[in-house]
Amino acid sequence: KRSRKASRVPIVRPPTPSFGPLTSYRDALSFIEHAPAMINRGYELHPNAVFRVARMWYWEYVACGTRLVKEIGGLPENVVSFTEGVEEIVQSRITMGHEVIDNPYHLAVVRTTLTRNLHARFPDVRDEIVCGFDEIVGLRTEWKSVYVLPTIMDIVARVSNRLFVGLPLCRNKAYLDNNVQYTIDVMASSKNIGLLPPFLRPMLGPLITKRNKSFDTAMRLLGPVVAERMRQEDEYGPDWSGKPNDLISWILEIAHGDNRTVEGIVMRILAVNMAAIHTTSMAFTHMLYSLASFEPAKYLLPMRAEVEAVIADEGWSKAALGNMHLIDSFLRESQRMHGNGPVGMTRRVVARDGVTLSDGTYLPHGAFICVAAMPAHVDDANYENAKEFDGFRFARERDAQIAKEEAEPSVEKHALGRQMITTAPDHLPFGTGKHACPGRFFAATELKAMLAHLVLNYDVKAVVDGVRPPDEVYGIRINPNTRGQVLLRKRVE
Ligand code: HEM
Repeated sequence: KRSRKASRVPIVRPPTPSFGPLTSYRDALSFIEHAPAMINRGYELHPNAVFRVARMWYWEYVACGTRLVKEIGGLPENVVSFTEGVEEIVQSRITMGHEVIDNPYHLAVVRTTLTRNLHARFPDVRDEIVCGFDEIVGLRTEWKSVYVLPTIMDIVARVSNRLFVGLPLCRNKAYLDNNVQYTIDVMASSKNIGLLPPFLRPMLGPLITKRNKSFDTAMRLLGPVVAERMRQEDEYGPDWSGKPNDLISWILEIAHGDNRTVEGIVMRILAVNMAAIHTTSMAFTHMLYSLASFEPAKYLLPMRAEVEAVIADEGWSKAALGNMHLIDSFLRESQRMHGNGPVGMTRRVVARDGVTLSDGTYLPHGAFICVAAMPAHVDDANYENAKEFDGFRFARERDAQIAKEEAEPSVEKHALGRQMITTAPDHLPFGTGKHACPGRFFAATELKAMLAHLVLNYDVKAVVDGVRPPDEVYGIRINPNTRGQVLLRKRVE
C-alpha cells in the first residue's frame, strides 16, 4: 500500500524515448547530462509539489516551493537524515572515513567557537589574504592571464588554514597541496563510487579513493603540531598562556576520552578543510568569472569606491565588511545565479514507516528527498527579472529597507534579511533550516574580504570580452569551469 502511495508521485523524464523495463536506468544515465533541464521542467510542471527523477540505484524525490522547502529544512534527523544524504552525494564514509561521519563532535566547533572568533581573528585572515594574493597572483602592471580555480583554491586553502592551524603551517606548500588534493579527490572519487551498485561500494570504494594517502600526509605534517599542542596542554593546563586561538585548540577543548587522539583530530581538521575549501573556492571562482565579464564601470569601480570609503572611515575589520553593501550584494547575487547545482538539501528518509509531507506526499523509508534550489533562485515569482544577473539588487533592496525603517520606526525590521549569510527558501546556496551551513559566517567573511582586496588592488577583465567560461555540469553538480582564465593586473588608477 505504501509503495502504491509513493508511486503516485509524478515522474519527470529526459527527452529520450522510453526503453521498456530498462527505461529508468537509461533515464538515470541521461540525468547525468540533463539534470539542470530536467529539474527545471519538474519545477515548471509541479511548482508547489514533489516530483521524482530516476537515479541509477533509486528514485530521487524533488520538493518545490517555499512551503515544502521550509518543511524539509525543519524535519528532524531521525525522520530525514542529513548525514545519510551527504553519504550518498560524497560517499563520505568511504572518502572521508566513518569515524568523522559517525562521531562528528567537531561540528560543534564550526557552529559556535569558530564563528565567535571571527572578529578576533580577522586581522590574521586579512594578513593572509594580502600575502596570499601577493605571492600567488602577484602585482604586475601588465595584464596576466590566471587559471582561476586552482589559483583561488590555493589562496582559500591558505587563508582558511591561517584560522585552522595558524602560522607557519598555513604557508607550508606540501600541507596546503595535500588539503586541496584531498578536496579534489573526495569530489572526483565520490562521483565514481556513486556509479557502483551500493553493495559493491564498501569493497571497491577504498580502491578508488586516495583518502589513506591524504591522511598519511596530513599525519606527517599536521600530526606533530597537534601532538605538541596536546603535550603543552598536559604540561601547562588547558588555558596555558600563549595558547593559539585556532581550530586545533578549539577542537582540543571538546575532545575528551577516546576522542582525544592525534589521528582523530587530524582527520577532523582534514574534514573541515574539505567542507571549506571546495565550496568557498567555487563561490569565488563563479563570482570572478561574472565580474570579469562586465565593463569595470558597472560593478568593479563602484565596489572599489565603496571599499575605499569604508576603509578610510573604519580601517580593515570584520565590522567594516558589514558596511560594504555592494560587495555583499555582488557575492549573494553570484551565489543566487551560480549556486551549488539544480538541487540542494539532499536527505534520506530514515523513519521506519517513511514520512508523509504536509501536502500528502508519502516518501518511503530509504528514499532520497532534495529541494529544487536553482529553479527557485531564478523564478520571477521570487525575484524581479530573476533570470538576469543584477549584482547590486540586494544592496538596493537593503538600502531601501534601511531608509524605510529609519523613516517609520514601526516598520518591521528586516534590513539584514537579504545579506549574504541569510538563508531563505528562495536562496539556498547554504541550504536552510536545521542543517544550514554553519561555516557560512566564516565563508562570507573570507569571500567578502577577498573580493574587497581584489577590487581595491586589481583590474579584472575576461579573456574574451563579455564572455564567462561555461559551467561544467555532471548530474546535480554544477562547477565553475575548472580550466577557465581571467586577466588580472595591478590597478592603474
Ligand atoms: C561559500 C562557501 C560555502 C558554501 C556554499 C557551503 C554550503 C553548504 C551547504 C549547501 C551545506 C548543506 C546544507 C543543507 O543540506 O541543508 C553545508 C553544510 C556544512 N558546511 Fe558549508 N558551505 C560553505 C563554506 C563552509 C565552510 C567555510 C565551512 C567550515 C569552516 C563549512 C562547513 C560546513 C559543515 C560542517 C556543514 C554540515 C552541517 C551539518 O552537519 O549540519 N562550510 N555547507
